[in-house]
Amino acid sequence: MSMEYEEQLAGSLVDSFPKDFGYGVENMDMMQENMENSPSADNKPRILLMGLRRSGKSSIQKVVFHKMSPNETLFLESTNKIYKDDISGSSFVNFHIWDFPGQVDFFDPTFDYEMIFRGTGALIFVIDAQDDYVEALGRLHLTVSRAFRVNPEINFEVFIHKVDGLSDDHKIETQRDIHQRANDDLADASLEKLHLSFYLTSIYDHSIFEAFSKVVQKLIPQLPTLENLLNIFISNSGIEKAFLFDVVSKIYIATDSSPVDMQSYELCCDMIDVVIDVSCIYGLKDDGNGNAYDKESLAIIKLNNTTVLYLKEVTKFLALVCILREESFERKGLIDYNFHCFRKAIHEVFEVSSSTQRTGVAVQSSPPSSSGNGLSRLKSAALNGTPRSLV
Ligand SMILES: Nc1nc2c(ncn2[C@@H]2O[C@H](COP(=O)(O)OP(=O)(O)OP(=O)(O)O)[C@@H](O)[C@H]2O)c(=O)[nH]1
Repeated sequence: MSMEYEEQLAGSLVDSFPKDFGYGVENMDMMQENMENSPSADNKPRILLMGLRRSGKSSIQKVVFHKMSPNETLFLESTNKIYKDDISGSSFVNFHIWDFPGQVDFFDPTFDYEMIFRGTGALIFVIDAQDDYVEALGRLHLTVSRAFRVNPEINFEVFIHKVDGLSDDHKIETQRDIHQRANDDLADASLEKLHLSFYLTSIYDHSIFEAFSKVVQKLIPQLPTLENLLNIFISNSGIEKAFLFDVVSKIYIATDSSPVDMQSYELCCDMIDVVIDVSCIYGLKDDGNGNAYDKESLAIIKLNNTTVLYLKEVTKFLALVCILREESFERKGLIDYNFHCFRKAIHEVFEVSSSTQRTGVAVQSSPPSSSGNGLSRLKSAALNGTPRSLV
């Protein structure tokens, strides 16, 4: 990864990060005041990263959203403040991500946790799978049960983290054990309605990006519409798999409804890295101005197994990455025409969202029509798309 790319992509992040505020018993009033007056008091949902000390929360945030290499996280200092990370300036993922310090007594009576949970979309609880996790499970139960009582709409996500150190058998066994114990604790507290989702994650491979993708997708109201658009697009273009990527984070916002295999996802992530790196080295102006990713961004990579990877810009933050066979790529004209319709439809979906948000009109969503040619079907999908605000 070139330095230019990191600067380019991280430029606007750096300006907004860290918008942290002190935390600790002496800082609580100041923190609450900051939270109420801060932009997070707007409608953007929060994703909270919680868990015991050294479980890997800051590393996850830095690797996924700040392009930090996994090895560099070894030198991260323990977090002793809440880091509120607003990544919306440079990413489609328009959320605030709050990284909580592991050691704080979150349930200190002077601390208004209700206010925090009320505006929360997802709570990610990180458990270090290489450590004894009994204490973490107790903390998980306490955290999710309190949060659920305040806001039952929160998505509760458990990252069984650092699994790179475990054998495959050990991974499965750890996941089964944590799943069982966490749900037993909930059943004992009559909280069966509280649903926990579990993911095996590590910052040393793509599992953390894949898990974060799933967390973020649950918070995107337009997801069914995006999936429909992708299904129609690939079935009319002879494409095997398509991902709609947030370029900065490499989180996939949506994919068609065929199953995702990790290798395809990794291949597409690697393609994004290659494209942006090459673009930074050879695509910027002599004075270093310009963008590594813009309207012109497009790449075709032919692999030696008759597979073609095809990347095209969709919006300022999104790229479509497709996997297809060489013989299907012979009909590139058709693919490009369908892509043009797809792109237009995506823009319309989000235009409807933002105008709906401005006027406050609530429009019922409906699934796209299944008849008609590619263009009209895509258009109808877009116009019928879930016109709610993205975030
Ligand atoms: N093996 C392995 N180590 C990891 C992984 N993720 C994080 N770590 C390491 O775990 C240690 C702690 O990571 P942090 O991100 O600082 O943990 P934290 O939860 O933010 O800790 P506090 O700030 O004290 O709450 C660091 O040395 C990381 O390099 C992972 O996926 N695998």
